[in-house]
Amino acid sequence: MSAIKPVSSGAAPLEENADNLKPSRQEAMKAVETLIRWAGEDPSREGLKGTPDRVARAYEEFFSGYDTDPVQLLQRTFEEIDGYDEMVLLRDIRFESHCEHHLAPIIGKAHVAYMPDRRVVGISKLARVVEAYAKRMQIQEKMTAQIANTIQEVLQPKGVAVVIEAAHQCMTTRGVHKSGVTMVTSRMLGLFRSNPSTRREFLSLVGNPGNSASSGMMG
Ligand SMILES: Nc1nc2c(ncn2[C@@H]2O[C@H](COP(=O)(O)OP(=O)(O)OP(=O)(O)O)[C@@H](O)[C@H]2O)c(=O)[nH]1
Ligand SMILES: [Zn+2]
Repeated sequence: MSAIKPVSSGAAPLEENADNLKPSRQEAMKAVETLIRWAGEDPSREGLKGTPDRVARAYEEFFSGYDTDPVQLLQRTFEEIDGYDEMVLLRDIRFESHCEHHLAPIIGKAHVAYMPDRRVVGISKLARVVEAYAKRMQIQEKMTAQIANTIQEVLQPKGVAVVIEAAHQCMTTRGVHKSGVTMVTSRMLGLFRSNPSTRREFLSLVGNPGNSASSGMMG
């Protein structure tokens, strides 16, 4: 095991930002009540009485990633790997996120790979890093870059590759109303960027990104 120098994890939790003080739960519930009235409903009727509280709890879950520091997740590594120096790939990490423009769900899969440099990280931690960034208000490009950059900076492997394929409900349930559309993004660093055969090997192991309509992504 080895300790690693911490690096910045991107967005700071709201509570740490004095200019952007977090509203109380009560204020959040009041805002939901306002939206209910604005939609033309009566927030005091039986079925809606508990809704502001439920929505506040749902938001705590949807956006719990702000309470997690992805850098901390990657601190513990293992060096007894008997010279293992091939790719490590975690494929099909399902995630649920929300787009920062409409707060509509983004549902998809992430594929995360790295080329170790004398040490590896517990494999669940890669999925936890995906989760920490997914449970925030996102755009897919930013989330893809954040995952790859954090792994590269903290673990300092020989390379990192991240591919994300996802359906954006802001495109299906509203707006342009196009269902079955998948957005595919990728970020390749180190050997995955400079070495075409490493990149090819990764892409062939991942399969055919974007061809996921039949694999459970709900647009
Ligand atoms: N690049 C990118 N765009 C996204 C993502 N999620 C949502 N969007 C887009 O963000 C854009 C916001 O565009 P605006 O014109 O400001 O918003 P809008 O009027 O609601 O746009 P429409 O969705 O076209 O109705 C839309 O085109 C969305 O499809 C994402 O992860 N990445
Ligand atoms: Zn959107």
